[in-house]
Amino acid sequence: MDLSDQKHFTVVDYVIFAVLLAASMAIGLYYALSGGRQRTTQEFLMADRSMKCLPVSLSLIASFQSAVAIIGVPAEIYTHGTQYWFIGCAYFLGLLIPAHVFIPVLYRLRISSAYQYLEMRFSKTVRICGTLTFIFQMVIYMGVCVYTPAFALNAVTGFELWGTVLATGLVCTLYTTLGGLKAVIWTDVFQTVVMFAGQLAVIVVGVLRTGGVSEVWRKVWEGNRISGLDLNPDPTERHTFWTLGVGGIFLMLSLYGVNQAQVQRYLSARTEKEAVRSCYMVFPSLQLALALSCVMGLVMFARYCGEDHSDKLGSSSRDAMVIYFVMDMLQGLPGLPGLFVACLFSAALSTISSAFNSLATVTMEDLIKPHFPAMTEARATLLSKALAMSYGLLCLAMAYLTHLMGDSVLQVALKIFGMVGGPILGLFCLGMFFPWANSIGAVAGLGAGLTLSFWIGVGSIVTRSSGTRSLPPDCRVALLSDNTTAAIQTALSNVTLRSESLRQHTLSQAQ
Ligand SMILES: CC(C)(CO)[C@@H](O)C(=O)NCCC(=O)O
Ligand code: NA
Repeated sequence: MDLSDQKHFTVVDYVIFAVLLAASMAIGLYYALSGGRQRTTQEFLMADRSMKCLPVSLSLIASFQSAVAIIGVPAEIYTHGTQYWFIGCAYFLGLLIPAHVFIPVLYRLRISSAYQYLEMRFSKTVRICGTLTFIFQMVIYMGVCVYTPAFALNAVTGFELWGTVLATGLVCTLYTTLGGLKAVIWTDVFQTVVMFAGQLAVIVVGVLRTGGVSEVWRKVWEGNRISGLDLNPDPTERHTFWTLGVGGIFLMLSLYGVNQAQVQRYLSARTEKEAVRSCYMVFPSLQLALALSCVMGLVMFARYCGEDHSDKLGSSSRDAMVIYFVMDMLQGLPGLPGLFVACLFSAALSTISSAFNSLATVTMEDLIKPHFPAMTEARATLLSKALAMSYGLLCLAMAYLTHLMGDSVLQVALKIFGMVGGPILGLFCLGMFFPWANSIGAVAGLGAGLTLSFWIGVGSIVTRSSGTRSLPPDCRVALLSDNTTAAIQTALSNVTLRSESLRQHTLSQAQ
């Protein structure tokens, strides 16, 4: 099997992908032309504070569930077993604490940006430091989010890389700029449904093609992929119950407690009760999202039994292998490959739209408005739209930067969350739980936190010591036809040819 046999899309697939983009655009247009027609910042940035809990909760999941999770989690499970699934334990406290600590504080202040809290509690300086840190975090993250699905698809199917990046970036910029937060939230709802549908399709077809549930179970069991509770207290150990179930709580708090993208959604709810309820409703959907991506990794394992060509190719190739698996499964079923592509891009669009809108909000509320108190509402709204659009265009530049890196996408995203989100969470906690803390202490703490986390994070990137030890599979060759192996090899060697950074990584590993 060579590249001429590579996975192709039928017309139906392209139509489904186009429908996703068109429907998202249509929702943007609808909210540009209905309601208050996006003439106030209250509507454009806060959705008139009129949202109900169901759309808010689906939108909350969508914000930080991107193609990174759709591709990265199965790749993680495939390579390292189900230990990562224990992060689901962190969802209990990771959502209860935001619902009963952070939401009440932030909602009752009637603010628009979470960083306004920091000025009320500490000072202007602390607020600006918080805002700038957030901008830094989201700008890097959105680059990863828009690049990931385009790269993985391109590697396996030859889907035009930069054309896809441009199309998603521009469509998202347009509907975000036109329809404001209402459009962002309602596209999130639609895109979350598409996301679940796509993952479910892969799993159902994958299980059927691999010989049924019991056969999948037998293979992952024999292949040593079901991980028990790992209680090793060593923090440098790759994924244990402590790092996932306990460390994950802090990850969840930084995302669901104090991240502006989420805080803005809580604030857009029409009552505090709806905001709390939406946070509760995130729990089952987030568990479902986690389960779907973990099961997908297991089905993939049952199919290929840990065949691992990525040692030669660098870690990202496992991400590409997930796409390869999906295309392998769904081939010959018209529309399903397209549904999965739509699933990937739904996940990406719903994340970058949240990023554009929240970045426009903090830039407007924290950096611009305080200096121009007399600015008219019309002007402020126009400026907010210009900001949303500018961040959309910046996202494309960041995608190019991501292109130059070469780590597993899940690790990159989690590192950004930890390195930048952690110190911001610390800042808010200092304000809320330590009444004697002052502004100087807050800035010093944020600075020290960022320095320490960058030392650790950048250090681990530079030395590449993120412990990429993979589990030895037991059922290696027996289940693979030579054809499949050859096809994977072709697909994966294709990946190296296309990616400069991967090739460099390969060289550095070989030395
Ligand atoms: C945010 C969590 C940890 C919640 O499970 C998960 O969705 C995740 O690992 N996301 C990775 C980042 C992303 O999907 O963009
Ligand atoms: Na998303």
